Amino acid sequence: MSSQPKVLLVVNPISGDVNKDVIFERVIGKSEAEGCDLRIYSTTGDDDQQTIREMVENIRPERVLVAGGDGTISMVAQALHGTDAILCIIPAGSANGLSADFGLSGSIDQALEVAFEGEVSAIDAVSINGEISLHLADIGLNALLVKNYEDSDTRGKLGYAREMLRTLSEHENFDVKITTDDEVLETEVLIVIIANAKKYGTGVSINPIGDMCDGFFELVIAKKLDFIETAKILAGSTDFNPEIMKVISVEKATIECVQKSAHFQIDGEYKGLVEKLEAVILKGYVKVAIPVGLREGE
Ligand SMILES: Nc1ncnc2c1ncn2[C@@H]1O[C@H](COP(=O)(O)OP(=O)(O)OP(=O)(O)O)[C@@H](O)[C@H]1O
Repeated sequence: MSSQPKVLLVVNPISGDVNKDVIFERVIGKSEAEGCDLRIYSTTGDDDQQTIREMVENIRPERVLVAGGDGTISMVAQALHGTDAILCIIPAGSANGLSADFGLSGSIDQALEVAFEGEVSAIDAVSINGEISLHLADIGLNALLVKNYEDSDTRGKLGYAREMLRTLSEHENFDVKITTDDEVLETEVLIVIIANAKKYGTGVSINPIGDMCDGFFELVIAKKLDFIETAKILAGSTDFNPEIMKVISVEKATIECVQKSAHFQIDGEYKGLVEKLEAVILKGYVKVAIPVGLREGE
């Protein structure tokens, strides 16, 4: 039996606009240099989570490197939950919001250095109506943008800008009742974000106190903004103005849409209209490799 440390590389062949050949080459080279036994799985879009779970149980890799977007990273995190394998992110999606929150700039060199020499931290997840969010979920304006972008046939910055304008003209504020252990809040909102992390993939910091390892998530409750400010936020050119947003740190919360249902997205994936969300923190959900010193620097 080989005593070499085992590494599994999971690659999503269709994510982002990234040449996966370069990733294959670099990971194979690094694994050889580190004396690791490398296995590779290319996702198919069908039952990947189950297949990866079975591979992890059979192979027992120390590390699972994931080259894909947020959707792939989240899927692999769910496959690794409850195992000792360390999730190592190689940013290769179109938005890469999760990677940005882990201090990964997008270069393969940095991602591989973190994967093999980084610190290991157990990050929380948020269970929302039974689904897993590692990053940011929301109801309202941004979820409608995610829907419009998914429905549109264009991609890239131009397509995003077009869908942003459409979203701004379609969106209407809505009323919510938010219940936490400490308070009940009834208010009109533009958006309610359930934030395990700090930033959207555009780089907009919406949750400055967000820490994926602290055992809490934040509710970021934003009220009506004017058109220009909203456009700037959606375009990623400004952060939320603290005067018009409320941030609450909680372990669990219920959000009810009072008069009409609201659009809902988890980690960049549109989930449909919802009337009620039950969110609860799942502490230390999965082990992740992060840059040395990242958490101390927060
Ligand atoms: N071989 C494949 N063929 C078609 N779809 C696939 C394949 N492998 C995975 N998928 C699909 O890819 C989606 C996940 O993509 P992912 O989020 O990783 O990338 P992205 O959308 O380009 O990036 P980002 O989330 O950063 O915008 C899932 O819906 C999954 O079903």
